[in-house]
Amino acid sequence: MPHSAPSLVVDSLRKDFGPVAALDGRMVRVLNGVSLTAHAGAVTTLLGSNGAGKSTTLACAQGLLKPDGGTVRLLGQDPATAGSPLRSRVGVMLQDGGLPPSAKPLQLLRHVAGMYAHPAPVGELAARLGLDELAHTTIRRLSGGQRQRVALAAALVGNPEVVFLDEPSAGLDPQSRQTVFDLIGELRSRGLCIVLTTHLMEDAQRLSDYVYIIDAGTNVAEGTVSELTARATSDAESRTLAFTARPGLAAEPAGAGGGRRPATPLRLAEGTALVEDSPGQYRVTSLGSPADLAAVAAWWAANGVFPTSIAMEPRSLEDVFLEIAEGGRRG
Ligand SMILES: Nc1ncnc2c1ncn2[C@@H]1O[C@H](COP(=O)(O)OP(=O)(O)OP(=O)(O)O)[C@@H](O)[C@H]1O
Repeated sequence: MPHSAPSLVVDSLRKDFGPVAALDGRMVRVLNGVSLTAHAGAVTTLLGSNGAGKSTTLACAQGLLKPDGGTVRLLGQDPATAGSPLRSRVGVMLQDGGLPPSAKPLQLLRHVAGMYAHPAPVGELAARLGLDELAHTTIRRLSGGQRQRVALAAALVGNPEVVFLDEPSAGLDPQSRQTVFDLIGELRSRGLCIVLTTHLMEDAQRLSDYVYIIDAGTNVAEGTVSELTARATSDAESRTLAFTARPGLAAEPAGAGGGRRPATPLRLAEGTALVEDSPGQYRVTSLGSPADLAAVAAWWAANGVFPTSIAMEPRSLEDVFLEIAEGGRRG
């Protein structure tokens, strides 16, 4: 992480909503101590499942919602009380767009650009996001993905120092998604502080310099993607061995005349399983110890199997996330 002062510091944020009729008029605590720090020139991601509190955290960080506890410093100021000089340095892309339905994309972008002292070149930004083709279509008639790109352009047109992107890839087709990802990468190299939310592990893994995993309104883990995926599990239950060998090895051992199926069964610890994902592509899941690896190697030897490739599969952010969620449920 850079050594310069962080662009955003959120500390021990609390937010209550309500009173909620379904809860007999009680308040519901949606954020219970969320903290995060985001720097210029980096993508900081809030990752969590639906309802975890990501959008509420962003809304407090932007100054759209007043927290019930904790503090927010955005570019050194409290966004809830700072005026337009701070807002002009910040770009916001809301999850549901918040775009005026009867405006046309370029018309809207020119209008928004006019509010800023140093806007980005509208034509260039629109072309970059494929919006120039939509010049004569009203926002109401755009697809969800097209609206998403307009919302992103509107967040960027003021040339912000900090940009908040709530689920920036939601509803995008693969090509638009790649365009948005490339643009986020460029903004990052230009030194913007990018704070985004997603519930998609793949997006978090591809885009983020630093990830905060939040669940039920609290931080549950944080780190770079590689730090998070390297986290040792307490019970080491998620190691996976992938190998390539002749097809049919996952079938029951062969009886007399059983052809190429293995004659000797693979004996693994309980919970460990051999899966043939596609012909000849295998995974042994949930290896608990090196002894399980030795058992697999002995089974290969007993059946005359010489794999053409062997690899321990790297853990994904999804593995880490599922493990944390599972740990939380176990209490
Ligand atoms: N105005 C409100 N009144 C009551 N509850 C609310 C309000 N706004 C949000 N919530 C609740 O707060 C919780 C967190 O919502 P939030 O939108 O921050 O989650 P999220 O992590 O962004 O989820 P998603 O990925 O679905 O957008 C949810 O349970 C939501 O129902």
